[in-house]
Amino acid sequence: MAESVREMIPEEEVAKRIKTLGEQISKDYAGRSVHLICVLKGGVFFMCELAKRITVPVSMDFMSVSSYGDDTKSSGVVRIVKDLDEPLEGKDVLIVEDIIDSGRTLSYLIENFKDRKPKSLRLCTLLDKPERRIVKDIKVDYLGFAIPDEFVVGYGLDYAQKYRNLPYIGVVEGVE
Ligand SMILES: O=P(O)(O)OC[C@H]1O[C@H](OP(=O)(O)OP(=O)(O)O)[C@H](O)[C@@H]1O
Ligand SMILES: Nc1nc2[nH]cnc2c(=O)[nH]1
Repeated sequence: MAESVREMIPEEEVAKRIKTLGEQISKDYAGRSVHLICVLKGGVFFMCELAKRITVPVSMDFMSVSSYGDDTKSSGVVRIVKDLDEPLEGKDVLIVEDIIDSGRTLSYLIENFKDRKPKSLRLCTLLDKPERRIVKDIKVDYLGFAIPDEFVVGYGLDYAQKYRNLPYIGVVEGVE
């Protein structure tokens, strides 16, 4: 079977959900500013769209960690590829991720960020695969969609670096 992508969540539905998340975040952070941390590379599309829907002052920084490489299975070892440019001390920090799968990436990031003494630390993820969770105690403050255990692409998510630019969430078929 040739490699193809089946649509799971259409573009319009993703956009609608991000708008709602932006409104909720704006309400919760009213009177404050929010420091968004994008987890590269996957989180970049989601963070850009989300930031446009937030009405309180926003600042941004970028972190790159990797545990998957070009594989569909996590190596289990989280590696910092690029650290943040600015300190988190005293800031209301919101981590913006594309997906939580095993939870290893976020567990690592949350512990790492706590040591940097932010005023508050919350988590926003576009997708969550709860069935796959290995690290159980991760609190998701803002969630786009809970999805079944399938390897998804699009909206920043890749398969061997492909498909990040798809405007919808899809499932790769015809691969091992
Ligand atoms: O919950 P986990 O099992 O840790 O998986 C989630 C992580 O996996 C993906 O990153 P990846 O390492 O593929 O890097 P990328 O965003 O650069 O594609 C995704 O963007 C999350 O950061
Ligand atoms: N592209 C992609 N990366 C992931 N990292 C963890 N789970 C996934 C997934 O379903 N798709």
